[in-house]
Amino acid sequence: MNTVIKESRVTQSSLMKHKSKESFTSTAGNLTDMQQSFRDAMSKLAAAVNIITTEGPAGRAGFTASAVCSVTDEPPTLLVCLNRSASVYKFFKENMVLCVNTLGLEHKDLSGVFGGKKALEERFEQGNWSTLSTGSPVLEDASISFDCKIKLISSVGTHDILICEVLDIKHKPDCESLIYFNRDYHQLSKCKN
Ligand SMILES: NC(=O)c1ccc[n+]([C@@H]2O[C@H](COP(=O)([O-])OP(=O)(O)OC[C@H]3O[C@@H](n4cnc5c(N)ncnc54)[C@H](O)[C@@H]3O)[C@@H](O)[C@H]2O)c1
Ligand SMILES: Cc1cc2c(cc1C)N(C[C@H](O)[C@H](O)[C@H](O)COP(=O)(O)O)c1[nH]c(=O)[nH]c(=O)c1N2
Repeated sequence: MNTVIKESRVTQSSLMKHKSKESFTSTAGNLTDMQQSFRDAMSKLAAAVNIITTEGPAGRAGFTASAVCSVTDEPPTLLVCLNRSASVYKFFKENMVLCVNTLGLEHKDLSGVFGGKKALEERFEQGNWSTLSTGSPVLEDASISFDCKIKLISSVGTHDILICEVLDIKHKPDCESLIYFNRDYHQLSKCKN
């Protein structure tokens, strides 16, 4: 099936139809009140923590993401939101494949490594990695790994929304998850000890 890439840019002007221009114009480097309020609110939206990886003509890269969710199961599709200013952006845009590695309790430090604490070229020195069908790095002991082809990219403000068809899935038979909530990591486990 041909890959359909439609770039749809939602510009600042269309975002501002409900608000005056000032509320979206950050002063040099500082957040507007609305942006800070948004971040404070979003910090209370608990989310799974994932390491998103890619490998291909542009090379190998990976970053930590919590803005990941299911879209549809016809066909199985998920989305990842990626800040275009991230050093990893060009790798995903060129490779057009990725793997979503959902982290378990033991991956808190790895999340920091891929969250920017380590330079791009040092990140894969930690963790054990394999591949499924796209060649994107699969974290061996991840709770779940979704191997995907990026089918559509939509740009909104500072981020691109990567709409990804899931081609392969690897499950780890456990029941624990690393959660990011209130600007910190938490553990979720329903395993009976
Ligand atoms: N979607 C994202 O891009 C995203 C999500 C989570 C964390 N982060 C990054 O991790 C850093 C630490 O986050 P934190 O939760 O400890 O505190 P924070 O106050 O920087 O962010 C609080 C929450 O706001 C949202 N957020 C923050 N920056 C964003 C952005 N540029 N675009 C969209 N949503 C954003 C996220 O949901 C985040 O959890 C953030 O500064 C950001 O760089 C980015
Ligand atoms: C818990 C958590 C959650 C997220 C992030 C961080 C952390 C710690 N980061 C930020 C992202 O991982 C980081 O900015 C990238 O690694 C880019 O940094 P470099 O530009 O490569 O240094 C992030 N970035 C992004 O574009 N989308 C996202 O959903 C998230 N989510």
